Amino acid sequence: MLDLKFIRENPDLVRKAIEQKGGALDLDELLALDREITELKRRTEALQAERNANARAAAKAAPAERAALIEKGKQIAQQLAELEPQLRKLEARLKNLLYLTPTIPWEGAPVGPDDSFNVETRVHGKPRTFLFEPLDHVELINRNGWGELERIAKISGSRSYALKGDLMLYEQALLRFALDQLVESGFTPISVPAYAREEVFYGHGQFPKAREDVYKIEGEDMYLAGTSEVLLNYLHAGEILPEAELPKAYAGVSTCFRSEAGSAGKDVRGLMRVHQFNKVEQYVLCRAELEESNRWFELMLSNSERILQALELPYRVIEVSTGDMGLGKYRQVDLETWVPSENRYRETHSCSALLDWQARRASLRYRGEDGKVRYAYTLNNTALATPRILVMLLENHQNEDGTVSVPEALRPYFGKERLEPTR
Ligand SMILES: Nc1ncnc2c1ncn2[C@@H]1O[C@H](COS(=O)(=O)NC(=O)[C@@H](N)CO)[C@@H](O)[C@H]1O
Repeated sequence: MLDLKFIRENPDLVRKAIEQKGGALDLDELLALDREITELKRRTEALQAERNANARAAAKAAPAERAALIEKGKQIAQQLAELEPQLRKLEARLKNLLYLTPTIPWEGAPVGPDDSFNVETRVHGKPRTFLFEPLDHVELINRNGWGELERIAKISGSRSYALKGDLMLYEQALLRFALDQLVESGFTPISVPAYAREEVFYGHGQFPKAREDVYKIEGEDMYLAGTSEVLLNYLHAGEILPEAELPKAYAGVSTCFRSEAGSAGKDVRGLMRVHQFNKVEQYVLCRAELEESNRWFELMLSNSERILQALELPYRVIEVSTGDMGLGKYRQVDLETWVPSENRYRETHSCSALLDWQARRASLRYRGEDGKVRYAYTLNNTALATPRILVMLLENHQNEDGTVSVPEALRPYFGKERLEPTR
């Protein structure tokens, strides 16, 4: 959500951003509504001034004039009573339109309507050449008894899974490894619920546009979050933090739920795209300064690259286009990791800077050293999400005998050099 003053002073910048992000907002409607509200406020203030002056005059008036003045006061009060609800209705409409305003994307973002305009900026490592016919992750799981996919489908339906034996232990080791990486990087570990009230999703930006991605709890104002970012973004909602307490850097751990309503037919097999998954998340709330945001953006991205390098996985860095990054983003860089069975890279990490777009929605503010209260800036990035990363780990590190090697950095966490079949 953008600052109304900024929109008034930079309508062409905002119009261009709406276009580049494929937004649906009619900026002229928003500006017209804004002018109407300003006019209505002016009239209301004039009437209130008149009512006060009239009341003072009535108090001092001689009895003969008083009745007329009191009658006049009643008429003014009646006019005010009619204006107030009109003003509230217009302000509610304006707020809904403001929710749809886009953050101006950074000048380096590829301009285009969708992910086909995303740009590969760097590649790390190279896909392995197998000296034997490699198996895909589902075959590896089934051959080694590392999971229950069919049985769970009967219990929980499609896009569900159970991990078993060494693979289950490996997932836990990976999550702890990623968490430790963030704690070493100065992030505060925090585990958060997987559910939150509706206003929290508005504060994040998930609502109003993408409600279909979110599961709702029947009969309650409670929704399941697709990422701990939703809750972490609301942790300090409504507060005015002292600048000395910034930045807030959280390593969020949560179970994530997504309906994947828009993904019918995509990745229906195995662990790539499921309804419930685990994620270690980087979330930062910092001072409203671009170089501070850029610094955190680079740091969060390097945390994730370091994790992928420790996992000895080939990946590439993607600069996301204006049409693919979504309304609130100033900049988004994804990491895509190699999937041998698909012979292509697939997204495993998504790093975003949103300037004050989320802060305005969730009322995240701080008092600067200069005493001035400002909206903060927010950023987020994946540190590690399982089970998707298991697809890449199983397939890239598989051995001819069907076992899977554990990267050096994970051995202290997993306790063995390879995953073995469940007896
Ligand atoms: N349905 C899903 N199944 C499995 N993994 C998923 C699913 N949806 C997302 N992920 C994983 O979660 C990562 C982050 O998801 S994201 O929507 O791109 N971004 C966020 O959630 C941000 N909060 C940064 O983590 C993805 O890169 C992917 O690795």
